[in-house]
Amino acid sequence: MPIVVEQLVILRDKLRRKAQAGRDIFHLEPLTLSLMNDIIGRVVFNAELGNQTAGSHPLSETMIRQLGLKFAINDVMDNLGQLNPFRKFSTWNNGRILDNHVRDQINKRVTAFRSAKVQEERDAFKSILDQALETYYSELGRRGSDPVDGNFMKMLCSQLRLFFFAGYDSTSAAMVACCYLIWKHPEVLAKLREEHDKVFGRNLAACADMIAENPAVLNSLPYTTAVIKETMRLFPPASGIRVGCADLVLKGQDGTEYPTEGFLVQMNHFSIHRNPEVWARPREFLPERFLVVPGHELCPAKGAWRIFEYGTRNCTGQAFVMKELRAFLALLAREFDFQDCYDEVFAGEKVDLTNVDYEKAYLVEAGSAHPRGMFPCRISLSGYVPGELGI
Ligand code: HEM
Repeated sequence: MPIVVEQLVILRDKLRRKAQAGRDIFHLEPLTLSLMNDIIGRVVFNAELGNQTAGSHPLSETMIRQLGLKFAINDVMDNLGQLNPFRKFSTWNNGRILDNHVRDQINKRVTAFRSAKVQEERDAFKSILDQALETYYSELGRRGSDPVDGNFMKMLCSQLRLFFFAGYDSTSAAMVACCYLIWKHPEVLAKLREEHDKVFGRNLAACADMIAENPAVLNSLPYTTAVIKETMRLFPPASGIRVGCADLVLKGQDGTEYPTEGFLVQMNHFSIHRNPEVWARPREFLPERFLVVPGHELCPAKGAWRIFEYGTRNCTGQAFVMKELRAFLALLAREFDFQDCYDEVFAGEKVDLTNVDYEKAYLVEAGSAHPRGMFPCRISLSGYVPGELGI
């Protein structure tokens, strides 16, 4: 968590400068993407990518470009584009460049792993890559001076690519959705701030250190957790998919059987999370539904909230994500006010919103599902704690 807090403080300071500078519209999403790239760069590679401070890192840039290319090439609305050999080549070529960046990171950590200096680092913090190397080099008969085997390198490279992508994009989308929904619901914002006062005290400046020194404090935020869950219920950044097979026959509530052999089965979180058969008042933003006791009309049906999916392939990062999002809200919710500017930015736009529950920040596919338009907004200092932070 200290790494997360360190990066969140950089974001908070940037937002503070924006809030103090005036009321210009800006897009929040590029800032949360940079934040999450920097956090996940440390968590996955133990690398300081510096997107927030020094500008876009080539690894982050190539990853983001790869997502764009992949989604363009898979765009079902663009059949002709899919036949374009140049696109296929660009995707392959960019994928190759991405692999090279990942390999560079691996090689750096292999070198560090072998040096005496890293022994101290190892005790302090182990990235996912560091742990993989430690396991690899601890295998019987392998010496620290051995080069990394080609097959292992290939496998490690693709696993780390997955971790890097999974670790930044969806969390960034969830952060943006939180800012959109919470500030649209003043009653929710008020309760959230009240909980933060209770847990962290009224000294905003102390909050970051409190979390970095004692991350367990984030477990004392039930209302904040409910707000995050409710946000992701309505704005799910991901979903799940499985290959069907002969012995997997799904059964509907009315008893109808659905064989899956020869099909891919998608757990579509957007539809499941808004299904009136399993959620009371499904279109309303009601964090309380995650706090009521079983039997209450708002209590979610078992298995209805599937944001990280269930079973052996569920999300590896879920506990981490929930901590990151709690820390994000704890650091920002009391200091700032966000105001979404969709109506100004998309003024005069003729779009049929009936298929997206009339939601102007509807989700679009861009790696994970993101609120559209990169969240155009204004920010101001809330003045919630008078006398704090020069307010
Ligand atoms: C809001 C943020 C996130 C959401 C909504 C999310 C959601 C999901 C979902 C739905 C899956 C598919 C699970 C399945 O098919 O059963 C998944 C898989 C995965 N997630 Fe996340 N995730 C998030 C953040 C993260 C983070 C931060 C990490 C890593 C640090 C991560 C690592 C992974 C990995 C490695 C898998 C593949 C697991 C496997 O195939 O065994 N995720 N995630």
